[in-house]
Amino acid sequence: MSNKIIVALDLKGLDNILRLVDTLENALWFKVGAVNFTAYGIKLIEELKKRNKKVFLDLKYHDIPNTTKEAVYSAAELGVDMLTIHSIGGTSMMKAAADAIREFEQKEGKKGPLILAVTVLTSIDNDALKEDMFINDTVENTVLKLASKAMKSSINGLVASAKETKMLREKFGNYFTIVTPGIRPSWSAKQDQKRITTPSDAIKLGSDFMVIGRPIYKAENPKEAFEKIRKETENVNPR
Ligand SMILES: O=c1ccn([C@@H]2O[C@H](COP(=O)(O)O)[C@@H](O)[C@H]2O)c(=O)[nH]1
Repeated sequence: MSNKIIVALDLKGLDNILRLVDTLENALWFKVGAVNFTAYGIKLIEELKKRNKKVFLDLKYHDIPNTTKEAVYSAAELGVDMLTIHSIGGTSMMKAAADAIREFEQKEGKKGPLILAVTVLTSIDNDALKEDMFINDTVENTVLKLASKAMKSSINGLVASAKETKMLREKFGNYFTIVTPGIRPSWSAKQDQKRITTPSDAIKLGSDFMVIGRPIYKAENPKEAFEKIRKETENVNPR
């Protein structure tokens, strides 16, 4: 069973998705996000939970604090294990998200999901940061600044590229659980991802979890692709 790989289920057809989940018997974590939640909603989460899988709900909430708080509370009620918000939504929004989990835990008497603050999307490089987001700074500095804001807002999870994990570990130690998409095994295509690393490098650099989608679900044999990554990374130790 792999505790480090989160398989992104960005494909169509509930039956197709569940067939993939059942094929990947050594996968524990699955990502439910905009593609499949919009189409199949709560039903997909229920099916994953029925199979004792861990659910990473990646809807990247980014709204006014009250709306974000209510959405995060509802996600906690669904029983997901981790969820995302956008750190660029600001400290009031992030604090409201953290409050939602605190209130959920007090009311329900059980642990709520871990909130991860998305820093800079892995499809963004320095040029796009400047041209499209009007941020006159490097991706690395922006990730660090957003991570500091997340920490000040009592958020203890981050989404970043594995290229930034070493720097994040140096600055914040093990305070954050760090989840890294933009993972590309040497045998797979880069596609729309800009800040990529191989699975082994991601672990060496300090990722707690890697999110991997197309290199697995678009592979001719997804089970073989998953197992190849799992075996490649199972004995890799962080530097
Ligand atoms: O910065 C981010 C945040 C989230 N993602 C999500 O991860 C997967 C990656 O899929 P691949 O097919 O392996 O590229 C996808 O669901 C994204 O929504 C990200 O890529 N970058």
